[in-house]
Amino acid sequence: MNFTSGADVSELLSLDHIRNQLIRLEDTIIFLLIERAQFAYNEKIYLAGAFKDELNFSGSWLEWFLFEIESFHAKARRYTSPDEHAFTPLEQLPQPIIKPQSLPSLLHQPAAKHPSVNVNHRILEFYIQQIVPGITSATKIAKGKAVLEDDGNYGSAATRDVEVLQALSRRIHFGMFVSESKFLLAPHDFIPHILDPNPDKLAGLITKPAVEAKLLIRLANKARVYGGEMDADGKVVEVADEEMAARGKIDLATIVSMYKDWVIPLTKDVEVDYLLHRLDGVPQSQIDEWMKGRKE
Ligand SMILES: C=C(O[C@@H]1C=C(C(=O)O)C=C[C@H]1O)C(=O)O
Repeated sequence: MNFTSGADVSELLSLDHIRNQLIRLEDTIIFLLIERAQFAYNEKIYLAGAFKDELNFSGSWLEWFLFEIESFHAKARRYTSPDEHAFTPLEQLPQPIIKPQSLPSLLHQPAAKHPSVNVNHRILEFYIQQIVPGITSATKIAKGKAVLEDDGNYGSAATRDVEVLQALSRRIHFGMFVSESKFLLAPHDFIPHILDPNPDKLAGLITKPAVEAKLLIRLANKARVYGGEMDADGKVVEVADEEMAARGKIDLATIVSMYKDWVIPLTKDVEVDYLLHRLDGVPQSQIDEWMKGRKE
C-alpha cells in the first residue's frame, strides 16, 4: 500500500480502499503464478539439505533464496513498512541502511507485532505442498513410471517462488488493516469477544460471504483472460480451461482453490488473531468510551 500518497488515515483505513488493494493484488498474484508455471516443479529446491555441499546454509535452496533476498531488501528498509512481513526471522536480517520513512500509524502495534499474527510459516508450507505442484506439471511419465519433473532451472524457479510468496504474504497480512477498519467501525461489537476471547464469534463478525463469492468468480475470469492467448491481430484464441494447464499457461482450478482453501482462510485467521490482541495495552477509559457507542 502507498502510505505516503497524501491520503489521510481515514481514507487509508476505509474498507473500500483496502478491498481495492486486495483486488489489485489478485492481478499481481495471478501474473506471478503464470511466471512460475513456466518452469518445472523442481522439487529439489524445496528439500532441506539438497544443496548442502554447495551452500553454507542448513535450509532448502528456496529458504536460502528467501534469506539472501530478504537480507538485501531489509537493508533498503522493506520490513519497516507495516504491510511487509519477512519469512526470515527479523533478528536474522540486517538493519536498514537508511532511516525508516515516517508513515501514518494505522495499526494497533501490540496486535500487529504479536507473533501469532504472522502466518508466513503457514503460507510457505501450503505454497510448496499445494500450489507449486498444482501450477507446474508436477509429474511426467518416463520409462513407464511417474517422475517429478525437474528442468534444472533452480535459480529461475526460486526467484519466481520468492516473488509469489512475497505477494501472498502481503495479501494475507492485509487482514490486519481489514480488521482495524472493521473494529473502528463498530468497536462495541468486537470488545465483548476480545475481553472474553471467542475466536469463532470474531470470525463470524469479520466474515462476509458475498464478498468472498464475488472474489472467486472474478478470480477465475481474470485467470482465464490473463492466462489466455491472442493471435497476431490481438484476437482472443479460445482455449478450454482444462487445456490451459497442458499448454503450460496456468491451471485455473489451482488458482481458485488456492484462494478458497488457503488465501481467504489464512486472511481471516490474521483478522481474528489481530482482533484478539486489539485491546492489548488499551486503557480501560478508552474501552469504556467505545462501549458507550454501543447501539442500545
Ligand atoms: C478481507 C475481508 O474479510 C474477509 C476475508 C475476505 C478475503 O480474504 O478475501 C473476504 C471477505 C471476508 O470474509 C473483507 O471483508 O473484505
